[in-house]
Amino acid sequence: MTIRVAVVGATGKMGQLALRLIEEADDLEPFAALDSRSSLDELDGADVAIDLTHPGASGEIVAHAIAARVPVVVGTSGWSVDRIADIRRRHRETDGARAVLFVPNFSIGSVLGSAFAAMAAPFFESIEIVEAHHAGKVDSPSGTAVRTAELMADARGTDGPVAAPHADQRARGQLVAGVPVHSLRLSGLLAEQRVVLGGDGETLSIVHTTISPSSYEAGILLALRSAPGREGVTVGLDALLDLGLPAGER
Ligand SMILES: NC(=O)C1=CN([C@@H]2O[C@H](COP(=O)(O)OP(=O)(O)OC[C@H]3O[C@@H](n4cnc5c(N)ncnc54)[C@H](OP(=O)(O)O)[C@@H]3O)[C@@H](O)[C@H]2O)C=CC1
Ligand SMILES: O=C(O)C1=N[C@H](C(=O)O)C[C@H](O)C1
Repeated sequence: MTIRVAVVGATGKMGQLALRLIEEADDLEPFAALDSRSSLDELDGADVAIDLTHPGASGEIVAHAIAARVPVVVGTSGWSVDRIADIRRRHRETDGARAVLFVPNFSIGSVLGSAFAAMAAPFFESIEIVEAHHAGKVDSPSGTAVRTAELMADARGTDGPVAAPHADQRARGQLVAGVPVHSLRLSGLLAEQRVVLGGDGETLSIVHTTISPSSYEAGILLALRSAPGREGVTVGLDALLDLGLPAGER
């Protein structure tokens, strides 16, 4: 059976990528292509919608998809645990609501990098994240950094928060789940994340570099094919990859 996909943000870089993948896949077909001037009603009736827009628009799009009973993959960044908690509430309160799948990063390497960081987190007292993105990115810290910090804080459990000395000083970054996150916005690159863990006499760095948007392709296809058959609200592609992490419940 063909999955009919509504792409919200279809004129953007990620939206264009998603549309090309949908057109090339035998089991997917475009249902609607929305931009900032479109009515969200255009996504009603799709088998799945994918939101690739702007942090300021994403909330309304997800709320609309829940109300319209359309499963939605959310690739747009800027989602915090608190905002996702609001979506969980809305989802619970909507009879027949379909799946909401937040994907902070569609790249498999990035998902693995975050998983490795979570695995390492209980073994180090200091953890900081440095993320770098292209100069056009409007939100910071990146959704990937937020997700990584949250996974690491979860993984530490009773080990408690990491040491983050002088975190009140601006140059020490923004605390996310107790982890200082530093954001660089530079011409000349797409995305890179470095998680640095410090312990007794050693540091461990876990670095992921996005060299091309093609790194997002496998994850976009996996999310689009999975969302219609899922239930509830899920966070992270890791939940679809069976990595054995406490993912998907945030
Ligand atoms: N999860 C992941 O792996 C990745 C996520 N991202 C995230 O995806 C999002 C999109 O990135 P990118 O494609 O580079 O951005 P672009 O700026 O290239 O495209 C943005 C798209 O969103 C649309 N848009 C803007 N405002 C609204 C609105 N109010 N309502 C509906 N549509 C709107 C634009 O339409 P118009 O042309 O009419 O302005 C355009 O189609 C960002 O949040 C980015 O951080 C990016 C890469 C990977
Ligand atoms: O805006 C981007 O480009 C990206 N945004 C996502 C994020 O905020 O983590 C994913 C990826 O890093 C690219």
